[in-house]
This record gives sequence, C-alpha cells and structure tokens, in this order.
Amino acid sequence: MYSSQGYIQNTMHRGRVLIVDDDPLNLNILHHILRDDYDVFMANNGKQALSFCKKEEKPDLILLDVVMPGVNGLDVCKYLKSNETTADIPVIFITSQNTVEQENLCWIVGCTDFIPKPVNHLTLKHRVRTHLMMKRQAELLKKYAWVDGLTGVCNRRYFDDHFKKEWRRCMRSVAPLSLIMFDIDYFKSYNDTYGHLKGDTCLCRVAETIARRPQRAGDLTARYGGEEFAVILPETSLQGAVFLAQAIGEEVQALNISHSSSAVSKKVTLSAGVATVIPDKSAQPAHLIQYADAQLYRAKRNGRAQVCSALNERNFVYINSIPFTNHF
Ligand SMILES: Nc1nc2c(ncn2[C@@H]2O[C@H](COP(=O)(O)OP(=O)(O)OP(=O)(O)O)[C@@H](O)[C@H]2O)c(=O)[nH]1
Repeated sequence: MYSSQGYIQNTMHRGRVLIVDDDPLNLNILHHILRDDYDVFMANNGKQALSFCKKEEKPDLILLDVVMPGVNGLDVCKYLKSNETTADIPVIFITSQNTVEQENLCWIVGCTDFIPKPVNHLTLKHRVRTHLMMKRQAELLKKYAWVDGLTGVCNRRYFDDHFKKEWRRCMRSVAPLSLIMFDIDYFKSYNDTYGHLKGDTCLCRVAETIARRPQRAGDLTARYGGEEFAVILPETSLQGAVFLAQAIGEEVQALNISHSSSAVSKKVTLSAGVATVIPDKSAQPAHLIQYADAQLYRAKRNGRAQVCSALNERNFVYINSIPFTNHF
C-alpha cells in the first residue's frame, strides 16, 4: 500500500485477481467470467501461486482450488495467511468438496469465503466484487490512520511501527540501520513572516522533496513532528545515509523558497542529524532516534543548513559536519 517513499500508492486500479487451479478448463472458465472487469492472472499449481504472491505487485484477491497435486490449496492459504506481506489478500476457495469437515478446514486455514463448483457466474462476479470492495475500504481506513493529513507522507504512528519492524529485521540480518532527522531552519520566523498558510505550503514542498529520494524497499519518510521529518534507511551505512541527507538538503535549497527572516540563508534550508547502528539486544529503537536527534541538535548549534552524523553514541564518532553549499 505504501511506496518506498512513504506515499500511499493509488489502490483504485482495476483489481488483480489470481486464479489457481490445476484444471485448464476451470482456469479458462473463471478467466472468461472475470477478464472484462479485472486484471486476471492464472497459476496451475500451488507452488506457482506462491511464487506469484512473492512479487512486488501482489494480487488483490485469490480464487483457489482446494485439491491440487503437490502443494494443495489449504497449504497455499495457510502459508499466505502466516506471511505478513500476503496475510491481507482475501482467498476464496472454489471447491466441489462441500462436506462440513471440508468447509471447516477451509475456515481454519484462514479463507475469506468459498464458492461451490460448478460455479454460478453471477455468484462468482458478486463475491469477487464484494471482497475487493471490502479490501479497498480496509486499505482506505489504514491510509487515514497512517498518513499525515497535511503533507501526505507517513505519520508518526506509521513511522513508529515501521521503525520497530526494520529494527528487528536489521538485528536478524546483522545489518546497519540508519536514521536521518530533518528540521526546517527558522521555521517559526517563516510562519511569522509569511503566515501559516504559506508555512503549510512550504512544509508540503519540503516533505515532497524529502520523500522523493529514498527509493529502496524498507526506506520510509515520515513527518515526525511539526516541521521535523524522519527518514528510515535499512541496510544503509552511515556514509550512504549522510550522502542522501546531503543530497536532500541541497534539493530543498534548490526549491528556492524565499525565507527573508532566516539568519542562515535567503532561502528555506534544512538541518539534518544522521545516525547509524547495527541493532542488537543491548539497545532499543529509541536510542537511534536519540543519536540522530543529538546530531540534529549539533547541526543547529553549528550554524544550521548542514548535516551532522555519528556512528552511535556508545562509541561516539563524529564522522562529519557538512555545510550545504550555495545557501546564500
Ligand atoms: N505552518 C505550520 N507551521 C507549523 C506546523 N507545525 C509546526 N509548525 C511551526 O513550526 C515552528 C517550529 O519552531 P521552532 O521549533 O521554534 O524552530 P525554528 O523556528 O524552526 O528554529 P530552528 O529549528 O532552531 O531553526 C513553530 O512556529 C510551529 O508553530 C504546521 O503544520 N504548519
């Protein structure tokens, strides 16, 4: 649902339906019924279905045969429901096994619904439409819970959630986790000079510029507080994160947003604090936030419009303090 940049992706596409059946005739019939309304994909065994679901663009709904050679439908469903990235995909079983025991097995592995064979075309169309609509509504609700209303980037709640997940992931893979904290310089005087409406517009343009840059899976931009933004960069070295912070800072200056009451430049500038840790059990996610915040504070004290960084506070290494160029 979220792009790596932190923006919500458009979910109002036609809907991607994956049909899984080992019988080519059944695949053809279902494809024929749905192809005018949805983007339809087909798999003729469980293994193929699972590898399709590992792709970046997942199906929005799966029609799944129960009895198939190799990995059967029940196992496919069980696997999808136990995996965080596929658990929300509705699975409708298409089955000729209509005993109570069989039905119960389908519910136990987490199916959303089932349709008996032979398939009634209208029932299929209605069930698919209803479940896709319910999925979209659930996504919209999540969107409003997770997105910052003014800037459109992720909000603090989503940041906290994602940050903890990436912390655990980097701990498992013994990889560096970097965090950049950005703050707009002299933003209070910007509001005082130009008014809050212009202040809001400025915040939106800065947020958009920050969020455009981080592109890798797991990267995330969020509004951390009023005029403060955070960027999470999993599996990224301190050097890489500083490079990115520097590039973003320069791009914000290149926006050329006038700031006549700033003491550091005639344009809007950012200060940035960068910190990197390889997460382990002796530390908490909050520590990395503190390290990055300490560096942001140092950037402010040093004169603003610059990036300051540290490897981590336990063996505090002041790697750098880089002023942005051309800010006057
Ligand atoms: N327009 C607007 N202003 C906001 C929003 N959220 C926070 N602010 C303002 O951001 C300003 C932050 O001011 P300070 O924390 O004093 O920091 P600063 O003026 O940027 O100074 P330095 O950070 O030290 O460079 C305050 O005036 C807040 O009212 C918002 O959503 N819209």
